[in-house]
Amino acid sequence: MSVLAGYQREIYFDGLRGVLPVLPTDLGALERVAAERLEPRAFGYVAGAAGTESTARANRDAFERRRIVPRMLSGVTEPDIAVELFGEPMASPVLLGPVGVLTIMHPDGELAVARAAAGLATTMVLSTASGHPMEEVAEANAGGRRWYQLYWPKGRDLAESFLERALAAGYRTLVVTLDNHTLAWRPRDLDHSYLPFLRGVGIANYVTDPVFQKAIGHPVGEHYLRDAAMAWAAVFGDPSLTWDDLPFLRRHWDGPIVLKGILHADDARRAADAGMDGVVVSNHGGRQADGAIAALDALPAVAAAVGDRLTVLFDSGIRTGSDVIKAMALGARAVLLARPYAYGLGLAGEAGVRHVVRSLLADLSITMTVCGIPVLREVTADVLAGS
Ligand SMILES: Cc1cc2nc3c(=O)[nH]c(=O)nc-3n(C[C@H](O)[C@H](O)[C@H](O)COP(=O)(O)O)c2cc1C
Ligand SMILES: O=C(O)C(=O)c1ccccc1
Repeated sequence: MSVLAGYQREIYFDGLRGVLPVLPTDLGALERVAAERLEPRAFGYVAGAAGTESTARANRDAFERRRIVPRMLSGVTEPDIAVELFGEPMASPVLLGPVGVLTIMHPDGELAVARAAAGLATTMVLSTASGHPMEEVAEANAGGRRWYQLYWPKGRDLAESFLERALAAGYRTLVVTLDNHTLAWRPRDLDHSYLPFLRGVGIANYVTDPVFQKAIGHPVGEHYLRDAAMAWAAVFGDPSLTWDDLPFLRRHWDGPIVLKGILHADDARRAADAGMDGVVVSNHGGRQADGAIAALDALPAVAAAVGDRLTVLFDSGIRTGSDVIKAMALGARAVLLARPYAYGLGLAGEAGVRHVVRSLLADLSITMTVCGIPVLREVTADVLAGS
């Protein structure tokens, strides 16, 4: 690695020609720009969290509290950020996590994210609540690697249909989100009376689904969007699900299964006992249980409990390269990014998503070099102060 690396070099050399980066390179600052430029209700939906937003703040605070201790004369010239997940080599440990209703950020929504992800060799996790049908997103992601996130609906036949369609469209790993069967108390959206799906946004996978269409008794054209949105609200989540329901997933998914929203070591053990392949330690970015533990604070106990049996992934608060290092040092094998790329999309479409991912990966590699960390997948808590 020379003094300047990759995207960093590109940005400085563009600057010599008077060309500045499309968006801020500090992904925390991106939120401030998004607040100024995006439609206020749509911005509020993405930025917001549950209740007093104390868990969202705790997520960031947990990163702030951990400190890396850089090591000198480590001779790191080419930091290695590659990982392997479920037997598949991945160029980096950063996945684009599931974010629903991305069309409130940009009309191309998930299609733009899919194109950006394919071009950058990063993996996208497509939400069930996408604004474009999963088959079209898969086409936009041709040549890329993609995972599918299930919001497990009421009605086994609809869940089965989603899983069948996702497999047919080439999604390989299933992420089942457990922490949002019921939308939380989110004051920003309540005060705006703004829920995109009730206006028919983010329900593309439902309205294109034969099982869903049959349930509402007719195909869904524009004219019927209101009916469809109400039908969506009736089937979206199923709070009655328990650990006993998990075998259904295995019967209908031919690939790795990851449970998202795990915060307790006992829940992680139950996931392993149920034959799952991984967990995402996550509190949904503080959007569900306000007052919940910071996701990073939950990570060490989960990793200690199941790190040898399951692939432990992490999200909720990743904004910088050192955040990725900290999460991996505490036991994550890879991380998911959410709000920053949604802002990138809202502010500059596909180019904005590319900018966000390239910035984070450049920051990660450079931070490894300046901290003397040669191989990210081998990092341990030893790199953190107090360990
Ligand atoms: C606008 C928005 C929509 C989201 N939609 C989904 C979703 O459809 N499925 C899901 O599992 N998680 C969803 N999440 C949660 C994210 O995947 C992630 O867990 C969370 O945002 C934490 O990451 P962050 O701090 O990088 O934003 C959503 C988050 C946001 C901000
Ligand atoms: O807003 C969210 O956090 C979320 O997960 C969601 C739920 C339903 C539809 C779209 C997004």
